[in-house]
Amino acid sequence: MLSTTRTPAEKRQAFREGLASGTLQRFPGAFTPLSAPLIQELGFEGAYISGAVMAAELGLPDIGLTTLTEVAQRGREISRMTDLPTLIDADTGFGEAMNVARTVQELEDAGVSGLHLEDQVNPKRCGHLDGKEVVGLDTAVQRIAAAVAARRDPGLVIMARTDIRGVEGLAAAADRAKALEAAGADAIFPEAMASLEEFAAIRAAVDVPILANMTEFGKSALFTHQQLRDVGVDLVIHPVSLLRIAMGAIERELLELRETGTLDGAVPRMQTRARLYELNDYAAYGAFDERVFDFEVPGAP
Ligand SMILES: C[C@](O)(C(=O)O)[C@H](CC(=O)O)C(=O)O
Ligand SMILES: [Mg+2]
Repeated sequence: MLSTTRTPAEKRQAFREGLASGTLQRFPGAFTPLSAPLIQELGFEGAYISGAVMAAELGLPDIGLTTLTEVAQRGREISRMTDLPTLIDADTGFGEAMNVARTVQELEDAGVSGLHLEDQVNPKRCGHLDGKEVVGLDTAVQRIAAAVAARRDPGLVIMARTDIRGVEGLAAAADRAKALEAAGADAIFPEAMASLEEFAAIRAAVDVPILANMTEFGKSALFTHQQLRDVGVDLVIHPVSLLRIAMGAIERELLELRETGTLDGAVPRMQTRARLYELNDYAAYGAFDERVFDFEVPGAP
């Protein structure tokens, strides 16, 4: 009731154990806090918190316009609703080294289990679009080194994302991944890999866990979990998928409402009130309330 019973430190520990387990860690994007308990109940290993979704929900393009305060708030809202580890998208870290340090501490305080910082220049853009630019090696390495130095809980997972594949190619991505690992990154997020072979090349280049981004309508085909396991990927995210699924359904049902004047036909496709209350742990609040009001003060008249 009220929130997760696991502390941020426990979830970070679980995240690290999952990454070291040799089992693919599957993190669907919790596009809204309410989706986080569902992801947990269905047996996934963690929940991803997407910058693209956050921006979209604020009516903004995903070009680094969201603020650290907004992102931390979102991280807190989602992390409190699940016992699972959460990985949050910290974009470029909201500035250079000093800002990155503050970003890490704010997100740490928000209770996330890990975060990723990317090497794009600002204004950043979705990693699967063309025309991206990346910062030089020194700046990229400084961002990660600053993040690692600023972390107070050594359990917090600091992941380095590199967008260089789309700019300079695979060999540059492997080199940069190595440099980011040497700077202290706990894991590598190679963005916009074109094939399974490319994931395998990054896997061979570094010793730390690697992430696969299975975003739809992007540069990577949607490989199955088994295909990703087979090339040694440790963690997969489906960052924007739940938003796309929900918005697709919403549009279809709104059209039906406009045409027919009722949503009666859509009810069987809706999440029921009972299911919603299950996810909110409604019954536990009732039980808690009863205990409070049934309490008797010994010796009271
Ligand atoms: C993973 C990502 O950074 C996100 O914000 O969710 C995006 C996803 C997307 O826009 O499809 C990305 O840059 O890949
Ligand atoms: Mg993003």
